[in-house]
Amino acid sequence: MAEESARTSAGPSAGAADEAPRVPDGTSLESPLDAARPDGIPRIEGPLVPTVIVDGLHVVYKIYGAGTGRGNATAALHRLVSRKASPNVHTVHAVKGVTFTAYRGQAIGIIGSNGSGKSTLLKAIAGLLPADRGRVYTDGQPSLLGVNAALMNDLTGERNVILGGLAMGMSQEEVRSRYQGIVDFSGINEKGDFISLPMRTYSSGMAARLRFSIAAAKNHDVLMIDEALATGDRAFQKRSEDRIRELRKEAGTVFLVSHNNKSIRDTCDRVLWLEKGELLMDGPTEEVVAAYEESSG
Ligand SMILES: Nc1ncnc2c1ncn2[C@@H]1O[C@H](COP(=O)(O)OP(=O)(O)OP(=O)(O)O)[C@@H](O)[C@H]1O
Repeated sequence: MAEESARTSAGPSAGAADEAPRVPDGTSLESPLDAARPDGIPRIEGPLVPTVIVDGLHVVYKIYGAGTGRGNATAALHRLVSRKASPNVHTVHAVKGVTFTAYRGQAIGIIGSNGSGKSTLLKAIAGLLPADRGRVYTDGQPSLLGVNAALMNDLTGERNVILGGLAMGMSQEEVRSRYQGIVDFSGINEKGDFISLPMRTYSSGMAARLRFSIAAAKNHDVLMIDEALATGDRAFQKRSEDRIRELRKEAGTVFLVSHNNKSIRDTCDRVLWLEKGELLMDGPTEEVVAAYEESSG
């Protein structure tokens, strides 16, 4: 049974900074900006404004029907009535007691080997997965850009740009005025009129580029990108990295999950290193990436 499960969205008027002088990782929000940060995280211009606070977060997946037992409807009904757990439930403890605070203006890379919990952590911050224990506080609604961006495969790229823009809260007018910019940014039409074809005819790289372009057209308080940069070609990667830098300047917080250490080095000023669901290291990019590279040989 979960001891505590909560995800709180603190609106701008209910900023955590007003209520709590310290965030869970121990950083004082009242500390002078030129004081050395205890965790060595680079200083940000202006006051420290927390955008995401993750406090002792645990995420556990439950996989039903695992194992060899086949079960049947009568047995399932019996378990439901007698409130007994299915013998075939398997659990995966994907995130284990992760605590950190992200601040406005930071671009934070999340690294770690396959299956270390990076995507799970992002999904929990976005509110797509419940916390088994611990809490996530966010200032506004974080936008997760990744595999699950809600685009429709049977619709053309053009319809998806419009749909995606509206889904992100743009007005029809805004979508119309930004449409060409989004298509140009994606580079989808560089080799022909692909934007008028259904998304199912796109390669996975093209689809990922379009998703990134739609999401990046809007300024987000908290933008989370899962591997988007790894799929594009070099020119697209460069455009994306420039856009991430711009988004940071516009005072948002960007999270980037990537296996591409160069992208992480080029865009992030802080890195979280996860291993087996635990936060192994949190600090300036070069320090953490170098330690990660050394450990992975
Ligand atoms: N939907 C799911 N149901 C059950 N277990 C899952 C699910 N998604 C992920 N897991 C498990 O949770 C753990 C963490 O997975 P996650 O995808 O978060 O890792 P990751 O660090 O993003 O991996 P990668 O670098 O390979 O993308 C893994 O053991 C994985 O098998």
